[in-house]
Amino acid sequence: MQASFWHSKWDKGEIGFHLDQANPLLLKHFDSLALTKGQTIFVPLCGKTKDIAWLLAQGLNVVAVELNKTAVEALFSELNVTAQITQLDELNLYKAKQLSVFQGDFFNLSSELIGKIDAVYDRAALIALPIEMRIKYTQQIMQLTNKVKQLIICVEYQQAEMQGPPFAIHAEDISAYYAKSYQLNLLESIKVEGGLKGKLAANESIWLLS
Ligand SMILES: C[S@@+](CC[C@H](N)C(=O)[O-])C[C@H]1O[C@@H](n2cnc3c(N)ncnc32)[C@H](O)[C@@H]1O
Repeated sequence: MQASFWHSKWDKGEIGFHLDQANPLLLKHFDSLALTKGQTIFVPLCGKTKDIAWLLAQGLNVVAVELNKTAVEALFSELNVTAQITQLDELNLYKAKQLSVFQGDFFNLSSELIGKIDAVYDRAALIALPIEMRIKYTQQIMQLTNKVKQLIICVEYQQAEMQGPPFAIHAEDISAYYAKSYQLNLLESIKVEGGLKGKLAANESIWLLS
């Protein structure tokens, strides 16, 4: 997906992927990450997700990245905090207390910029990317974070039935991207009530990679 695709979605308010509450699968399976207060979780392609407020409330530091400036500003505004903004070479860093959000392209991040990460939370990041970008994405995740454990929430459906995003990610895809580097554990797979986009039979799955 080109950056312009996502900017246009945010401009038009077409953000059906955004949930008004923290993701129920995150709440249910968060403990499997075995994190302790003060550790740092990385949230790639974060949008303005409510999951960040929930992760902060668990006493974690959150480092995130999001392309769209409106989304980042909405995230801080909905958290009711004012960010200090620092302009970096290709990214802007929005920072307030335990939250740091890089506004710009995920592929311009470096491990030096994001610092030490203890876990990754990928909800609708891998599934946001077309197949030709996914190997680059998964390699960048591993390189940035030194292959720390991950929770991944993705959707499964018959890809031929609909054009993504979201793109379908099946067990064999998770395996192809990550099996060489991680132990893969499918924690749960649930039916998407009412179907994906209100029409298509789909499952939402959560994986622990350790
Ligand atoms: C499907 S949404 C998911 C947002 C969020 N994870 C959630 O659960 O609500 C994907 C987000 O990734 C952002 N995005 C897409 N490509 C990106 C990139 N290369 N770098 C940073 N953010 C990107 C989009 O602007 C969009 O907000």
